[in-house]
Amino acid sequence: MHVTHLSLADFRSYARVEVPLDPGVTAFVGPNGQGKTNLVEAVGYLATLGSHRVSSDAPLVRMGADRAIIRADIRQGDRRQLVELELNPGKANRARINRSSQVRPRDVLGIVRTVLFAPEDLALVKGDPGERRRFLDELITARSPRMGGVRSDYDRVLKQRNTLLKSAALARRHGGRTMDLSTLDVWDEHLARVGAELLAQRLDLIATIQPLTDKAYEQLAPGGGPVALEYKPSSPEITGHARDELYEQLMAALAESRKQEIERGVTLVGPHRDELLLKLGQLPAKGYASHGESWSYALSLRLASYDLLRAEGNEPVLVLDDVFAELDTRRRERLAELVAPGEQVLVTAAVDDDVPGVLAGTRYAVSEGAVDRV
Ligand SMILES: Nc1ncnc2c1ncn2[C@@H]1O[C@H](COP(=O)(O)OP(=O)(O)OP(=O)(O)O)[C@@H](O)[C@H]1O
Repeated sequence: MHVTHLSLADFRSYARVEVPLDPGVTAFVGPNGQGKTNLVEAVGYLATLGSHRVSSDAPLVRMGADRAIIRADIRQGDRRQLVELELNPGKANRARINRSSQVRPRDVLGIVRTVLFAPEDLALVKGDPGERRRFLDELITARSPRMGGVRSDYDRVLKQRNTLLKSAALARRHGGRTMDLSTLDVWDEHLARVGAELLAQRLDLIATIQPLTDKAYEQLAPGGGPVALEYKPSSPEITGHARDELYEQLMAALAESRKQEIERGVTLVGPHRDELLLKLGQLPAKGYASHGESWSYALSLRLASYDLLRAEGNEPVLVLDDVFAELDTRRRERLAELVAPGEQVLVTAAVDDDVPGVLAGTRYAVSEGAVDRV
């Protein structure tokens, strides 16, 4: 798929901007702080309902405005779709497809698919486990958009279960009434059911993406690997792969940790506590890999995601935000060769020279809020 037109209103620094887009490579070039990343961030938001830079929507709305609109025309083969999202920080966001009446924002998942690589991706390797879980879950949703619903269900169940545990912990500490724990049994059941589905998808994804990541790392940094992805569940009881088996194991692990959970007032078992261990050779990449190795690792995970979605017939838009300036010449050229044939590749760079020659395509100059084709 590719985006044929991007239209923003009160998004980040843009009061209004209209950007027609072609398939192939488009580079947005301009000095720092002029709004290049803001453009590709908007495309990424349509794909994930989140920003790769911030965790809440408020900074995405232009200072002084109370809502932002991202609108994009999408082409997939012969099919055209218009997707529109209205961001209302503090209130529910709204979505429309083909100017229809309102749909839930999560119903637009799957229309735009992106693989986005940006300097922030270093956190995939060096950051907290939550960064790696988000990587897995976003890719799961890109592969299978209905998983967006499973993820929100999991978050909702977890929140409600934690509220219940917190009041149980408080009641216990203050010597008050003990709670009726049968409600907790119901939430255990929900958590294990939705959690098992998420877990099964993560494990399947890791098995699929492992060889692709290793191949990408070898292409970027020959002889530097191998890389291995190891999933570490929150409890040693969880060893299975199939959904039903994982459900039983999650139920057993929840039963095992119930006493501790009531003491601490928080859910200690489930996919929200799991870790994806990234190994380079025999060592964990986090804490051991060099800066350059960490970059290559993060980039390999993104290239593997790109390969996977393409192989499964979901060609995504590839976004390379400010990445060429960070790479040495060899890796820069390698990356450019790998991505040049993509259906649509959006690149941002501060100077023309940062964009490798093989990525010649459409150029836009971005300066002081104007986006002009050159
Ligand atoms: N909510 C907002 N309202 C108004 N302006 C904003 C908002 N969010 C960001 N900006 C402005 O947008 C600009 C940053 O845009 P962006 O991150 O797209 O820059 P860039 O061109 O990619 O720069 P660089 O080359 O440094 O990465 C900053 O000047 C910032 O002040």
